Amino acid sequence: MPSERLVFVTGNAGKLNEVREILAQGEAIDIESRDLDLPEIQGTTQEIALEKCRRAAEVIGGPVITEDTALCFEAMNGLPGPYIKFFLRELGHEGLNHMLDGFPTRAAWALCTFAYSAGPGTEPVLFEGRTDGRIVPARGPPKFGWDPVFEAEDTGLTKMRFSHRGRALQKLRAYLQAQGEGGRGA
Ligand SMILES: O=P(O)(O)OP(=O)(O)OP(=O)(O)OC[C@H]1O[C@@H](n2cnc3c(O)ncnc32)[C@H](O)[C@@H]1O
Ligand SMILES: [Mg+2]
Repeated sequence: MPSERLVFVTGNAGKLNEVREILAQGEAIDIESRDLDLPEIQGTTQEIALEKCRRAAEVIGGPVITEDTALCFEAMNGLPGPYIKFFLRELGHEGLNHMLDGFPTRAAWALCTFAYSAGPGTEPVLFEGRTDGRIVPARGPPKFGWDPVFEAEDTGLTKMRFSHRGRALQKLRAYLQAQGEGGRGA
């Protein structure tokens, strides 16, 4: 029986580029992509990730991965979190910095959540990766989302490439490889 291709459903070209690059390293995992901006519910990062992946599996009719990225401000108990896309769009890099004026800390963390579903009706599994850091005035090339204003803790660079995403993907890769041994080639 031919194995179905794994489809990464995302409307974000920056994510797709990073995921392709990471998955090409080591034992390559072959993915297709579908550019769909799926509706996202309100809720915790986990609830949002699970529901988006369920919908993606239904639309695609086969195995899918989806990804949600949250940027969480410590001073705001983790907000904007999964809603960062809308804050970034409306306020820009400068506005994100101003949000924290008057607060005692500019600490923040990036949380990446991959969800994998084996197909419609199959409950998705989640894989998380986190990078701690802080919000800083924009620097570096403005090519991907909030990168220019997030300084990762351990590097002092505004982009620790593949950090939160890389960590979550390593877990997803291990899971898919374990599944593959049980039948389906991943
Ligand atoms: O279709 P999907 O996959 O949902 O793509 P999206 O662009 O809607 O993505 P999210 O809902 O996860 O929103 C995350 C926001 O954070 C941005 N973003 C995601 N990963 C990032 C990263 O590693 N560095 C900087 N910005 C990032 C992204 O451009 C969005 O504005
Ligand atoms: Mg989205």
